Parts: sequence; structure tokens; C-alpha cells
Amino acid sequence: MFFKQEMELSLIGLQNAGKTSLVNAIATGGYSEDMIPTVGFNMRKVTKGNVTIKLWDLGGQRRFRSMWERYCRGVSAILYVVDAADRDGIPISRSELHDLLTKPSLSGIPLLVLGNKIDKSEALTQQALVDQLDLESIRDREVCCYMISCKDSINIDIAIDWLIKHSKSAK
Ligand SMILES: Nc1nc2c(ncn2[C@@H]2O[C@H](COP(=O)(O)OP(=O)(O)OP(=O)(O)O)[C@@H](O)[C@H]2O)c(=O)[nH]1
Ligand SMILES: [Mg+2]
Repeated sequence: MFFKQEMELSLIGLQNAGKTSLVNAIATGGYSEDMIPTVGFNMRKVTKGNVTIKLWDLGGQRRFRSMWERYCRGVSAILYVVDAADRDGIPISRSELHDLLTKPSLSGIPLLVLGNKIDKSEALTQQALVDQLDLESIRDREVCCYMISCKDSINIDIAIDWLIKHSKSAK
């Protein structure tokens, strides 16, 4: 098996989805309820075995969404994080995702959608999330969807495994 030495990922998705929490879960396994909304973006480098991962953690508030495209260009994969327990937020999340994927600069970049907060009882099932985000209509790239909890560290490892297997080679 061949391991990529370097991977560059962008984390996007609406505010409060859990992107910064996911960075912490990947980096240290830590979790906090007291999070500050990301203003603009943060960059973090994490090493997992022999893979170095550069993570661009973007702000999800509306005023930052126009930056998403710029920070997704040329990445190995896009991570789209969704609060699976925020059912009212799903339609906006869907339209922001599909808008982004129409950008020619991002064509072909693999997409991993992560439905977060499955520790909450109101979280959607994976099938419901796939349906409501209309992921089946995305045919121009590799797409996968996992349900995770940053809080309880559920499925973080399988998400990283998918990224290692499916990421485009780093530039
Ligand atoms: N129950 C639960 N809460 C979570 C989980 N992951 C994150 N949260 C909470 O969700 C809130 C927002 O988390 P952040 O990681 O700051 O969200 P974000 O996507 O980075 O938000 P922006 O930076 O504003 O775009 C925090 O209160 C977290 O503690 C989870 O798996 N389960
Ligand atoms: Mg954040």
C-alpha cells in the first residue's frame, strides 16, 4: 500500500457544524463545548503515522462563505461538515454545497461529507442526510458520506482512512 506523505484538506460547512471541533478531534482527540466561532480561517498541521495533513479550517458564517472557494482550490479533498441534528439548517447547507461544487476551479476534487453530532438523538440518519443534501446528484467526483461525533469520537478514524485512500495527490 502506498501512503501519501502530504495531504491538504479544506473544512467547510455552515457555522456551528463542528469544523473546528473536528480539527481538534483529528489533532488531539480533545473536545470542548465552549468554542469560539472561526473568524476567517485557521491553518493547522497534523501528523498521522507517516501522513502530514494540512488542514484549512474555514469560518462558516455567511460573511466568510465567499472565501471557501479560494481555500478549496488545489486541495487533496474537501470536507463538508454538517450539523446532522440541525434539521432546519439542512436546506441552506445543501444549497451552499451545491453552489460551491459548480465552481470550475474545484472540479474533480474528492468530497467527503460528514454528518456530525450523531450523539444527539435528533440527528438524521445517514440515508436521510444523503437524500436531503442531494448527494446522489454529484457525479463529477468521488463522494462519500459518514456520520460522526466529534464529542464522542465516533467514526473520526474511518473518515481519515477514506481521505488517505481517496485524496488527490498533494501538489
Ligand atoms: N453534541 C455535539 N456537539 C458538537 C459536536 N461537535 C461540535 N459540537 C459543538 O458545536 C458547537 C460549534 O462547534 P465548532 O467546532 O466551533 O463549529 P464550527 O463549524 O467550527 O463553527 P464556525 O467556526 O463558526 O464555522 C460547539 O459548541 C461544539 O462543542 C458533536 O459531535 N456533538
Ligand atoms: Mg470553526
